Parts: sequence; structure tokens; C-alpha cells
Amino acid sequence: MRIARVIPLRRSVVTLLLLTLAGAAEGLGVASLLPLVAAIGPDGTQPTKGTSGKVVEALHSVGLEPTLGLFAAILIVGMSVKAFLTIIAMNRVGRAGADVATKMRLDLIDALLAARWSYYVRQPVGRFSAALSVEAMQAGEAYNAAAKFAAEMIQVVTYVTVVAVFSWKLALLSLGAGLVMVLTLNRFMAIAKKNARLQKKRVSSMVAGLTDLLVGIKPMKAMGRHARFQELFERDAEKIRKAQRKQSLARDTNKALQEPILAAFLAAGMYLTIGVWQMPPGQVIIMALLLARTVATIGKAQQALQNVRIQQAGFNAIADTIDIARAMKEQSHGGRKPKFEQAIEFRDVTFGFGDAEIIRGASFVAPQGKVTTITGASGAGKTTTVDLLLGLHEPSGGEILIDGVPLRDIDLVAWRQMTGYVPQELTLFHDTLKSNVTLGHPDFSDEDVAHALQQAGAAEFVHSLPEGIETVVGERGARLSGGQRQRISIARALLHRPKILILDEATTALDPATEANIVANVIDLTRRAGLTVLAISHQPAWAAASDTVVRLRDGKTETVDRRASEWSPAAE
Ligand SMILES: Nc1ncnc2c1ncn2[C@@H]1O[C@H](COP(=O)(O)OP(=O)(O)OP(=O)(O)O)[C@@H](O)[C@H]1O
Repeated sequence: MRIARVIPLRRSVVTLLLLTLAGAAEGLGVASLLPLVAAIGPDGTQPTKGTSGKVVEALHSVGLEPTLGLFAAILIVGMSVKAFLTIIAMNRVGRAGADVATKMRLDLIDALLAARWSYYVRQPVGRFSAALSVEAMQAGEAYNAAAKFAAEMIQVVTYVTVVAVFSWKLALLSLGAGLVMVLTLNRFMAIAKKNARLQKKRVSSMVAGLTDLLVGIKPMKAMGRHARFQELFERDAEKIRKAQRKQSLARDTNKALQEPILAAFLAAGMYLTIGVWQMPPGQVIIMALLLARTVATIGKAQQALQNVRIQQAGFNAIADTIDIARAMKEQSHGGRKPKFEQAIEFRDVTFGFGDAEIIRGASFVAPQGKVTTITGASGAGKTTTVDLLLGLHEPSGGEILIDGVPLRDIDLVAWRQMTGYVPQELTLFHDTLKSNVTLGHPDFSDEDVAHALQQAGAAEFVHSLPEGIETVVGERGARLSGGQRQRISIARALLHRPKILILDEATTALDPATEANIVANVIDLTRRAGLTVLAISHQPAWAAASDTVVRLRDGKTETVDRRASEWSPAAE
């Protein structure tokens, strides 16, 4: 019933009602065949006995003559009404199926974007591509398959009822035939289902694996190690091929075997109706037709049910991913709007990943409008410190204060929007330079972009490109040099004129002259616009320009006020 969370139950009930009405219309049409045959019997007399007789009697009572034309009209009208209602119902099903896939996709994206940072760190990104493509589509298909199953079952009930009205023995025979068919062919259905699931699992893992591999393909290529992955994918592809073949074989065998089973029961039906129950030949033909239709529909219903089960796996998988991502939703913190007019303060902050404590009672102050450099050995916890400041992690002890207000009381989104952030691992999108700087935000003009590029020391090289800011940077910015990528990232961080600029080893790839130029621009911004800078860096240029240096060692901090004493990176 998880589907009810996506498509309101009322919508499904209305569709089911339409399908039931369609079934009833068909039943009425088909049922008219029996008295029709009796009415045009070889002697031309109208039936007076049995159900056919009762039908004729009922028609007489409402002033209708049971003529060939009347029954033919009932048949045609019944079937037309059925077709009409089925079109409406299936149209609704098609729309609902597409809605299911779309809703699942949107819910997944929503949940993913709202999740906390620690969630992303633990997930292989490629898994989400599989969820978004394969599983979302299957979720929609699951709804369609369920509706198809319902339609087939309604038809089965319709046919069995019609047959039962005229002969309960024959109805039992058709149900028996259906049961034998279901039981005999169930094995093939199970094989088809197992192999379909196997394919889904392998295809999803292939999509996920390939996405992850392509994200980090360069070192694989560079070290000639991609061939090993090719082998793994080939192995996966081979398993998918085998599973697909087995699924087709099982499905086709199932279909093919339905015919002889049906023929055997038809023969039995003929024998009983003609030889034992001595039915008129006209009725026998119609009964045979009904028997064949009933048994075939039972077969189709069984297939539809298997299909539901197969597609349901995709629906469940994406629904689980959404649930887990939602459970990892980032806490919104308090509602206080940050001003940031005085200082950022870490007061005895403690934090660890699991049992491993990384920060153990760190205390420092980064005053507003000043440059603070955070330094320390690799793995000392510099990035973690900045992540704590951005609310990406929660301290397990101590307090982070913005102008004396605890970070947990502050509106986190508003706080982050005041920040320009250049991470250690740069991420440029496969898009134009301009879009990479504006992040697709339409509010920024080309002049804004040019200004940010100028401050980031990127104006000159961008200007030298034939397409300027419209140049497409390639996958993850692969068409730019490392230093160029860093400068574009700095421009992106400066574009919205942040109050705090956080640079995590952001100028490591630059030559000293370019770095000095960026440092000078940033210092100029601190003096003119009151920008506060927090730079994680080992570069002498930053240390020389900073007002305060915070050194992390063994999870603790030492603060050196550079206005009071000189600090040298060699002392590290
Ligand atoms: N998501 C995580 N889960 C578990 N451990 C983590 C996680 N992120 C970082 N760490 C660990 O925390 C420690 C500090 O990492 P951090 O990235 O803050 O160091 P750093 O000082 O910035 O290092 P570097 O100068 O090498 O970038 C490291 O030992 C690292 O292995």
C-alpha cells in the first residue's frame, strides 16, 4: 500500500471502478451470445427452458422480441461500452504510472538535496543515477502492471460468471483449467521473475559502477588500470545477457505451453457438452469460445501478476532510498538570522567520526573583517573545522558562536548564504564558464561575472579563450588547468559578495605571482568591504597576509596573533 503515498487511493479506486464497469459491459455483451444462439436454433424456435429461456421470458416481459438483431445489438453495444470505458481507465492508468515515476524522481531529488552531509559521504553517487533512471521507471511500470492485473482479473470474473449463469459445471471446468494452467506454468513464471530481478540488480550496479568510475577515470587511465574495470563490466554484461536469455525462454515457453493445455481442456469441454450434457451445437460453440477466453485470460492475469512483482522490486528500491535519505534530513537549526558583525568563535569544540576524536577542545576567534589562516599537518582536522563552522557536522561538545550566538540557534541556510566557499576538491560542472561561476543563477549579469573573475585573477585567461565566459569547461572542468579551475572556483565564491570567504587550500595550484595577486585582491576586499577570510593554507602568502594564524595539533588549537608576533610556516 506504499503506492497510496504516491497516488491517492481515490484515484486508483475510480480507475478500478471504471475497469469493473467495463468488465460488466463486456459480460453483458458476451452473455447475449448464448440466448442468441438458442434463438436461431435449427428449428427456429425460441428457447423456453434453462437460463436462455428465462432471458427470452424477461425480454418478452419488457416488450422486446428476442431477435437476432437485438442480441447482436446487445453484443456490439456491450463490447463498445467496454472498449470505451477501458480506454478511459487505461488512459488514467498511463497517466498515473507516469505520475508515479515522476513523483518518485522528484521525491528522491528532494530528499537527496535536503540530506545532511554525512549521508553523501557514505553513498556511492552512481547508486542515485540507477535509482533515478531504472528504478523510477520500474516504479511507474509497477503501477501499470498492477492495473493490468486488475483488468485481467475483472475479465476472469466476468467470463466465469457468464459461464456459471448458463452452466455451473462448465464454469467449474474453466476454473479448473485455469488452475491447472497456473500451477503448471508457475515454474516458468518463477524463472522469468528471478532472471528479471537479476537483470535489474546487475543493470543498476553497472550504471552505478560506471558513473563512479567515470567520475574518477583519469588516474585509472593514467595508470593503465581501466582494463580491469572493463573486465568487471564485461562479466556483468555477460550475466545480464544470460539472465535476459533465460527470462525470454521462460516467458516464451510459458506462452507456448498455454496452447496445448487449453486444447486439452477444450477437448474435455467438447466431450462433456456434446457427449454427456447434450447441449445444442450452437451453445457448444459459444461455450467453447467462452472457455477458451476464460482460460487464456487467467494465463494473462498470471503473467500480469508476475510483472507486478518484478516491477515492484524497482518501486521498493527507490522508495527505500527516499525513506533513508529523508531520515537523514539535515536539522534546520534555530531560526535566528545571523548578522555577523563581530566574530566567529570556537569555544572548547570537540568532534569525532565515530569513536575517533578529531577535534579535542579547539578554541579560537576569527574576527570579522580579518584574515584568519588555519594550518596544521595533513589529517589534523582543518577541513573538519570548517565543516563544523558551516554546520555540515555537529560538534559533540563545546560551542561555535557567531557574534556570541550559538550556531545551533542560527538559521543555517541564511548563514551559509553569507559564505563564499572554495573546497579542496574542486567541482566544476560540464557547462560554460559563466554558468560555473553563477551556478546557473539568472540574477547575475555578465558584468558581475567579469568582476568576480577579475577579483579571482581569472579575467586574463578567460579573456584569451575564443568563446570567453561562454567556453564549455568539459567534464569536471577537465579542459582547464588546475590553477584555472581554482580561480574559477574562487570567482564563484566571490560572485555573490559573501561576508565570509572560506578557502580550503584554494591557491595551491597557482604560481606565486598569481597567488599573490589573488591574496592582494582578497585583502583589498577585507579592507574595503569588510570581508572576513578563513583560509586553510600552508602557503606563505596567506600566512603573511593573515591577522591571525590558528594551528591545529592533536585536535587542539594554538592561536598566534600576527599583529603581535611574527609567524613563520617553517615553525610548523
Ligand atoms: N567523513 C569522514 N568519516 C570518517 N573520517 C573522516 C571523515 N572525514 C575526515 N575524516 C578523518 O578526519 C581526519 C581529519 O580530516 P580533515 O580532512 O579535516 O583533515 P585536514 O587537516 O583538512 O587534512 P588535509 O590537510 O590532508 O586536507 C582525518 O583523519 C580523516 O581521515
